Amino acid sequence: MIDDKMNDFDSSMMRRCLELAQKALGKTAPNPMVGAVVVQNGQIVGEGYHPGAGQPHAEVFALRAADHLARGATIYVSLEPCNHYGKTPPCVEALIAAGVAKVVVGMVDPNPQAAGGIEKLRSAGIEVVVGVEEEACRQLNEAFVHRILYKRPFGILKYAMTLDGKIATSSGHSSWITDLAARNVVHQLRAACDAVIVGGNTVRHDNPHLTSHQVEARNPLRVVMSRSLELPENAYLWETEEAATLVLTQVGANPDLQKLLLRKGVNVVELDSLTPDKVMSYLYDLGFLSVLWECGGILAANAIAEGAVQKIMAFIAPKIIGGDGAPSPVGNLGFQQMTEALTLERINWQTIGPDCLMEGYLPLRR
Ligand SMILES: Nc1c(N[C@@H]2O[C@H](COP(=O)(O)O)[C@@H](O)[C@H]2O)[nH]c(=O)[nH]c1=O
Ligand SMILES: [Zn+2]
Repeated sequence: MIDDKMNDFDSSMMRRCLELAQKALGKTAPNPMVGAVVVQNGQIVGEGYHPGAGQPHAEVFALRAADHLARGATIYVSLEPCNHYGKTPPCVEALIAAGVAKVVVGMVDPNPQAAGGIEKLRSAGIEVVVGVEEEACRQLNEAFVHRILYKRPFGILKYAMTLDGKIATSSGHSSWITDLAARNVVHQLRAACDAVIVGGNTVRHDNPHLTSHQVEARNPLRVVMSRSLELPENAYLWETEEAATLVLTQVGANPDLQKLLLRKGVNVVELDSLTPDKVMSYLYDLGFLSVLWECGGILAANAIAEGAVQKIMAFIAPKIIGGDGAPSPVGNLGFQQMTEALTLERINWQTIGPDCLMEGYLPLRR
């Protein structure tokens, strides 16, 4: 009974850490989102979260807020305290110096450079409990974990399709498939991601903004992949200033358009070969955690085939448009047999207004 109460209390404190961590949603790359809470005699006496790379870690803010009340206290932190000199000094040293009696950790840090904090704390005589609300902690930082393990940003493929599996009519008309509520969810998703990628076709046909459309919300970097650089001179992506745009192309493509884009403040980078994996590698080097693929079916199929997509978010509208030539969200994967189908794992369904959102993860393949 007492144990159950303690577990409930620990869980609720860790949930509070996750709530705090999320205040920096979309702002921490390449770092994780982390929250910390200092508890003395069952009362919260200090809270903190990590606001972004280069700034102090969550534990440091929580200790500062708790001040002298940190001595003998328990600190809850959603990620193992770091044990390294990175952009900031090791949190384990700050915890030891503050005299905390106990540290409750949500999940072990997958980053080998920062790991070892738990052992260091224990050898300093501090009690450490590991794994409270671990699943929720891992979920919040799924992109960070993926980045560390695979040296690539976490890829999300998002699309909106009709009930009969089309992303546009056969004449190419696609505004709007889903209702406003679902589109708002997409805008929030953009604010949480570091980059949004489309191909040249999407720019030519849809002329999208790819912003979060929210006052004060941050915007992802808008990335266009185009081999030919046969792109319109006046697309919204280069005529609107609320978000930066990066055009990735191949060596030597359309020098005139390159010059024009550069004049408009668009960054143009020529890669040796313009493939989804090369693009993800480039975005990894920029320090990105999560990348949203909002492209058409051909690029989506290539991105899936190259392992650049980990998670699918499919918005499904209760509409039927028919049309043999109407495009579908994923192009040719070369599969012939039903047994070859990629079957999503850990799926979740929810309704958003009249539409449905199905989320799930592609089976791990690398
Ligand atoms: N606790 C915690 C982190 N813990 C660890 O520190 C690493 C970044 O170190 P640094 O370069 O010094 O900021 C990060 O990759 C993660 O492994 N990081 C964070 O950004 N925030 C935090 O609250
Ligand atoms: Zn730290």
